[in-house]
Amino acid sequence: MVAALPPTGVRVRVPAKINLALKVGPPREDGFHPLATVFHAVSLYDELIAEPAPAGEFTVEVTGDDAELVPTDDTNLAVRAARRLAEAYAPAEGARLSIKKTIPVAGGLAGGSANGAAALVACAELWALDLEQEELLALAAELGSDVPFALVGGTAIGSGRGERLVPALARGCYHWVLAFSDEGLSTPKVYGRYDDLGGLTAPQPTVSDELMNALRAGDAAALGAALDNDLQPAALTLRPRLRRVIDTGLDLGALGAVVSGSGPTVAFLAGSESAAIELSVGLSSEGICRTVRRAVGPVHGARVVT
Ligand SMILES: C[C@@](CO)(OP(=O)(O)O)[C@H](O)COP(=O)(O)OP(=O)(O)OC[C@H]1O[C@@H](n2ccc(N)nc2=O)[C@H](O)[C@@H]1O
Ligand SMILES: Nc1ncnc2c1ncn2[C@@H]1O[C@H](COP(=O)(O)OP(=O)(O)O)[C@@H](O)[C@H]1O
Repeated sequence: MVAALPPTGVRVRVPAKINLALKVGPPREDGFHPLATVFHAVSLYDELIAEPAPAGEFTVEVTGDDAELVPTDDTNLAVRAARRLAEAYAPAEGARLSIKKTIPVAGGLAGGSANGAAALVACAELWALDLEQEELLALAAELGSDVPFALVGGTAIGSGRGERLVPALARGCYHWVLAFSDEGLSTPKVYGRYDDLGGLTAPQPTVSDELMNALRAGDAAALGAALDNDLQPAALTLRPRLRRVIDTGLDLGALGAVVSGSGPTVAFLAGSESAAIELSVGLSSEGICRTVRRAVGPVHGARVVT
């Protein structure tokens, strides 16, 4: 059941992302890695409510899955986002934020970035700021590489450090099964392991034609075969038991499997809703992951809900 919205509050729903492809170049001078990635928003949502507070006051309360792992001080990405928005456009405002987590923390699903994007959208509405999407996107990019995508959603190609987006030509609705792990993985640690493994692709990474053609055609079988993540070997060396999760899902008939982003969530593509149900039941009964969830994609980015 959805909790009643406070009369003065704004509620925003924001999706998790998976990376259908993640091609990583050698680190730049600022330490970030140049990327060519295909982001895909899936129907696994966090919810954020913003309520008015006195000027300069920003607080956050977090409930739901993994809530105890989320900081509630000024390092919370939603607080940082609200503060930054106020600094830029609404210095006389503050906000009381509440987040209900469903996206696992440090799961490679960009839950923190999603909360940052949700705070931008919620506070812009709460403070009646009439901003262009471009203005929100610029603030989002300052907050983190994955935050702009959480604003737009859908399926999009990311470049730069992931913050530069163009919509992908994509057709169809895809059925995903997501296998969550007991414990998250740190994004900087996985990039660090990637560097240590020395598996650098070309300085200008690119997404394969196979994957882009599969999306254009809406061909799930071809997409399953083309899923591709350069960070996957690094995530697997840090968390070797993910190998068994991947192999089990493929044995159970998934069209493809990929570690999402820096992991440890594994995304399996199924050919239909019934195949996804069968796959999720099979994976759950193996008892090798914390939770198994079904989701569809693409879905839209952070939106106010009434
Ligand atoms: C790996 C990806 C793939 O989408 O997602 P997650 O697995 O975190 O969800 C992203 O690149 C994560 O983006 P995000 O989590 O927003 O990263 P940021 O806050 O900008 O950066 C956190 C740290 O990750 C590393 N980093 C991030 C992005 C990038 N292109 N190169 C990097 O090397 C840097 O060490 C940086 O200090
Ligand atoms: N609102 C937030 N929700 C989740 N994590 C947050 C939030 N704000 C800051 N963090 C921090 O960001 C880290 C990365 O979390 P998350 O974005 O869920 O994972 P990932 O980068 O793997 O996609 C967490 O370990 C947590 O300390």
